[in-house]
Amino acid sequence: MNKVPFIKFNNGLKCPIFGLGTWKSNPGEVTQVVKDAIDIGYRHFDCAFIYENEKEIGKGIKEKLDEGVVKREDLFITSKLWNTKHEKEKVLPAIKASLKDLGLDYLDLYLVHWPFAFQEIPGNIWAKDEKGHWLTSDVDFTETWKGMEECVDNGLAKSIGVSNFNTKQIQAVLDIARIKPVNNQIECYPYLNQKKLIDFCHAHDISVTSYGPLGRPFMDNSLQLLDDPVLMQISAKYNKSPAQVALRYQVQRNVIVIPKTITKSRLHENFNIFDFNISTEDMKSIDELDRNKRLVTFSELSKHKHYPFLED
Ligand SMILES: NC(=O)C1=CN([C@@H]2O[C@H](COP(=O)(O)OP(=O)(O)OC[C@H]3O[C@@H](n4cnc5c(N)ncnc54)[C@H](OP(=O)(O)O)[C@@H]3O)[C@@H](O)[C@H]2O)C=CC1
Ligand SMILES: O=C1CO[C@H](CO)[C@@H](O)[C@@H]1O
Repeated sequence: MNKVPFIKFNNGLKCPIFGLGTWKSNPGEVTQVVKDAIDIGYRHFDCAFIYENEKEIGKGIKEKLDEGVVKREDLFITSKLWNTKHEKEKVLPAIKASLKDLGLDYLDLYLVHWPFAFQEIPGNIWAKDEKGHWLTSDVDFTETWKGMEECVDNGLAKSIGVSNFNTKQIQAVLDIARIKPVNNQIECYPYLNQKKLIDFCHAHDISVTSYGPLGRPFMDNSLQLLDDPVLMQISAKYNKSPAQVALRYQVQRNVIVIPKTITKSRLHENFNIFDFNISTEDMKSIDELDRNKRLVTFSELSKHKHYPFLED
């Protein structure tokens, strides 16, 4: 079995550099996917309240724990605080709800999913009005961070971090933090390589996780990373697939990577990236594919005071 290296967080916790994404993993399929993934050697699972499948993921984890295939301490489980729960007093109940669904006593990592907040309306977790407009709120993420720290104080999360935060927003958290964020999870793939933001995070001892590392091929988009001629040429050279090269690229930049798949052959394919090295020259060619092509934009929120994507 391939060995997945770890990234050491600023609090000493070790995080496998490779994990499984679960956004859009159908609740009816994801239990089996999680079990297959654990059998293959996956130990890191990226989850979120808003993915609406944490119960089914928890079921897969529980079956493998009960079978004795893995112990809880072998696993690294992330979840994320949804935007409707940014008020400080809502954070502990929110993590408890995710833990209950996942069937766990603690998370390894709990992230603030987005810097902007939504209004909490019962039965409307996506917080949209009847015209499809987001119902936003002005809660400041520094208030949210105080609630995140309580998750660590109470032993519910071993570490806490952020997601989709820009450099200024991370700095604002660092300025008030009693417990430093360990991680920023951001969209990152060769067409949006995020060099500046990654350099900033690494300089502050904050690890980075790449989401959408394959360029989200399910999105109807004219630029399909996995068909990129440069990536295809490089992958042929190493006898690997373009997906494997895109994933290996992140690992070699010390970026944690969490590709999503529900397809068993792809679970294997994506996992098999620890037996080759991309040369410095080829890493440079992949760097040069950058074209600032952001796929997750939330552009309707661009006027919100905490919208993160108007600067690095
Ligand atoms: N913090 C945040 O705001 C966000 C976090 N995330 C996290 O990051 C994870 C990964 O990002 P995601 O948006 O899912 O995008 P990815 O770039 O991981 O793409 C996933 C898609 O790629 C397909 N795929 C997987 N492996 C291969 C392969 N080897 N060859 C070809 N196609 C492949 C999957 O299909 P199939 O499943 O059918 O095999 C799926 O359609 C998410 O699942 C989620 O956990 C994602 C977005 C935002
Ligand atoms: O994690 C997520 C998955 O992707 C979605 C967008 O397509 C985001 O809303 C969300 O943050």
